Amino acid sequence: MASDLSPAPSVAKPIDVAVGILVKPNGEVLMAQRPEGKPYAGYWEFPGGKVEAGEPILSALIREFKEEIGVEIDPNFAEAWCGCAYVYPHAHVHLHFYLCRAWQGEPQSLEGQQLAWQGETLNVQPLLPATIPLLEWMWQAR
Ligand SMILES: Nc1nc2c([nH]c(=O)n2[C@@H]2O[C@H](COP(=O)(O)OP(=O)(O)OP(=O)(O)O)[C@@H](O)[C@H]2O)c(=O)[nH]1
Ligand SMILES: [Mg+2]
Repeated sequence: MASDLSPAPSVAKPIDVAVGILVKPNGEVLMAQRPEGKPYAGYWEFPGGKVEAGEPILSALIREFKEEIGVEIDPNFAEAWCGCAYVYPHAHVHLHFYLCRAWQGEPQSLEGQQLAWQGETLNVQPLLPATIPLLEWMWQAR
């Protein structure tokens, strides 16, 4: 009998994700804890989410920041920084990271998630696995 060699759906179809790193003038960055009910609940990440079909990535970033933390990102101060791919059991993601140095509004927990401004010595754990390797470069780029 022939075996089925087709990849799992999560591997076959990568999902684009827009991720934003808010950087304060003192260099601290905003992290959020994934709320209950989402994959990897309790893990810390940078805010952001899935890009919708046909949606420009920067538009997705702006939309996700309004939805998740009530912050209006200024696109003129959002710098496309780096990208990476990661295969989770639940999804294959393409992460598009932006460094954001100007925004309007104070971050609010609109999804019941914990928020924390972090300096180079992080005091939040655990972090999403795909995000960990980028942190060292992020401290240099911020
Ligand atoms: N926001 C964000 N997502 C990340 C990071 N690192 C990382 O692997 N991801 C992955 O990218 C995907 C982001 O999806 P999400 O769950 O935030 O999507 P979303 O906000 O649109 O949520 P929803 O599906 O409930 O609408 C998840 O699979 C998550 O594990 C990160 O630093 N920030
Ligand atoms: Mg999200």
